[in-house]
Amino acid sequence: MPAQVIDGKAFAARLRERVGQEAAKFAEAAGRKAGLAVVLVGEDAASQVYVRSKHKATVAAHMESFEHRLPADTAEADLLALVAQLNADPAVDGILVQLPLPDHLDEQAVIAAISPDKDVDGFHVTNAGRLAVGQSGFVPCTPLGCMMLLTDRLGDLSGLEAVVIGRSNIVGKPMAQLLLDANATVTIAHSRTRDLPAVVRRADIVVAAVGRAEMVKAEWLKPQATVIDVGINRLPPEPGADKGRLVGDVDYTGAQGVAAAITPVPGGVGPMTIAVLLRNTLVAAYRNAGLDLPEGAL
Ligand SMILES: Nc1nc(=O)c2c([nH]1)NC[C@@H]1CN(c3ccc(C(=O)N[C@@H](CCC(=O)O)C(=O)O)cc3)C=[N+]21
Repeated sequence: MPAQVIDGKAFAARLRERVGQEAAKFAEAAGRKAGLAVVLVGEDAASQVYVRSKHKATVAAHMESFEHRLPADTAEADLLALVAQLNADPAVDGILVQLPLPDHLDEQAVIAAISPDKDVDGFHVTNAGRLAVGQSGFVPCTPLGCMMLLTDRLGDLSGLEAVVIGRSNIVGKPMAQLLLDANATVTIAHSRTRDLPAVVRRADIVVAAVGRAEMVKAEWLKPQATVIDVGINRLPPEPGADKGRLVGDVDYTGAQGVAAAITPVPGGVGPMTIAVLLRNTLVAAYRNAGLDLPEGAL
């Protein structure tokens, strides 16, 4: 039996639908829409595509979208001044500064300037710290989306062996913390891990977030593992084509013969990231307005 396909795109569409319904109720109760500000510095083509899809999804979910596009040579002081203005703006519940930033800008300094209560990306040290010690705060969208897919598929994760490949602050580390909070036994593997295939072979759950096209091979997987592929890599174009295919960090075709279930790329984790961003923004809006989000609504 080939692995089941974990349809992140469909799951994300249902989540966006629920968020949209709750956002409409929020607008009624608060007398204003929930607002998300997205800041894009420079002209990076991929970033432009993401920012456009965030904008469309935000508006479709009955929220206000504030887009700020700044030139690639923006001075750090000017970017920090914009962040301060958004922090102070009562119409703005969530702030997202699209990463990566141009090299002359200090990403850590910019993230540190965002109010933790508006940090819907969950990148601020305050939110990272809250996650680390088990306090409520904003959790990064991609790992939270992965957790939603995992618990939907597997239910209770207690005692399962989980291997996270990749140790970034944005995906690997928070993913490991969420799995730990769910009582999985968690290993974080990375570029210096010895015998990665043997480590991966223990895993009931594999989360691949390394950013290397099709690096995780079918032979590494334990039969009936659940595989979450966070990678989005573009292969070089075939002769005659202008764009290469998008692939994940896992050899998808091979893994389908071994795994119980796997997320595709595209259509897996990527759409979840945007849906969770809207969810986090709505949670921020309820908090910032001093209202209670109905229990179990999202
Ligand atoms: N501050 C910040 N927060 C982010 O969350 C953030 C960021 N910066 N910088 C860039 C990355 C990337 N990212 C994606 C979101 C959605 C898809 C997505 O929906 N992908 C679709 C389509 C892929 C395609 O066709 O290009 C899919 O996987 O099916 C992918 C990638 C958010 N990021």
